[in-house]
Amino acid sequence: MGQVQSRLTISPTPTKLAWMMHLRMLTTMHGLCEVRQCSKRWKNLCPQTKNLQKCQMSSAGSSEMLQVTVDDKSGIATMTMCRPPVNSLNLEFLTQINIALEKLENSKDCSGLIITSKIPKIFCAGLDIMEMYQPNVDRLQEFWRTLQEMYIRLYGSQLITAAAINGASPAGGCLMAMSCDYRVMAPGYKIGLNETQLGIVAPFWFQDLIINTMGFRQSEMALQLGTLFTSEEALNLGMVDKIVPQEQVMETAIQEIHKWKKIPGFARQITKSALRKPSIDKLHSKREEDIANFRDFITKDSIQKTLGMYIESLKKKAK
Ligand SMILES: CCCCCCCCCC/C=C/CC(=O)SCCNC(=O)CCNC(=O)[C@H](O)C(C)(C)COP(=O)(O)OP(=O)(O)OC[C@H]1O[C@@H](n2cnc3c(N)ncnc32)[C@H](O)[C@@H]1OP(=O)(O)O
Repeated sequence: MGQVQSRLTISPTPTKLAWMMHLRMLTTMHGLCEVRQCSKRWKNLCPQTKNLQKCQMSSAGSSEMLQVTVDDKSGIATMTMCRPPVNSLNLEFLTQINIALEKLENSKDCSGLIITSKIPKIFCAGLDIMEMYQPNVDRLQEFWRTLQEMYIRLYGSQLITAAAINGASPAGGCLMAMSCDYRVMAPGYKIGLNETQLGIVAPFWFQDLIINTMGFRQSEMALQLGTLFTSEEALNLGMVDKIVPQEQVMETAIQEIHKWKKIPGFARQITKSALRKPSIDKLHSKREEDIANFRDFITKDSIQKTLGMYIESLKKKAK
């Protein structure tokens, strides 16, 4: 009973076909041939290993941005982000995450997923701001589509998902964490949707996600003020579920997934899907409109100016 009995697999629907075509286009556009090779290698490797299955997916020129391991005994996968300096999400990194999510979702050996970071003190700095500054418009649109895809896959996953938040988690990092079923965080870090502080706007699906997580009133304040909460504040608001010392974050996430695994998988999955489907369907139905809104907003002169100033402030701070 502890095992997941059934899992929705990705069938060869038009959506899947579109996704495959999208991946193919990306590999051509951005020289991601290694991603494809590695995803093949992943398929070949996993059945051959005995206990700990290890997969390393890398894109051209940057090795081990994403490490995925699946513990054979427990069926718990760990996805470890390692894109220095701050795990910011660019197009290639998001593509790798999506490929890994698809593989894990389709793997009968995997029932749970933990997302964490290898970079000290950083979980994920959110979107790579350089993707939005002086962008190539085609790439900008692909970037946003790929982020939408990540949210749809992670929030809609049939797996038991946990974020082991072992560092700062602003904006897109917070989106990623909130898309999981459970969040355990180390003390002393910041998390939240701080978009307004950068002069940008969290789109409707970011807003829906935070509202679903911690309720309307607290979300409307948090979103307008762009508040980054301390771990302790986030716990009080329900944005995260537990705080434990840094060195216990992973173990706590594993224990929590074991707890969830005791619930009959089919019942849990149907319940999760019923709760999350309306938000996911909403994005599906407005996907192209959302991409166009994002493109038009980001390419405004005033927004470009604001982003430029923000990048400068980050660089000055880093010196
Ligand atoms: C109707 C209208 C509808 C409109 C719809 C429009 C929708 C638009 C929405 C767009 C949504 C965006 C969501 C996002 O995720 S935006 C990104 C937000 N992220 C942040 O603000 C985080 C910024 N970073 C930090 O706060 C800190 O870096 C940190 C993560 C807390 C880490 O601090 P630390 O002191 O350790 O590190 P440094 O600050 O010194 O940074 C080290 C280097 O990393 C670079 N850096 C940092 N963050 C990013 C990033 N997000 N992208 C790219 N690069 C980043 C930083 O510049 C340093 O680089 P350097 O060493 O080269 O100077």
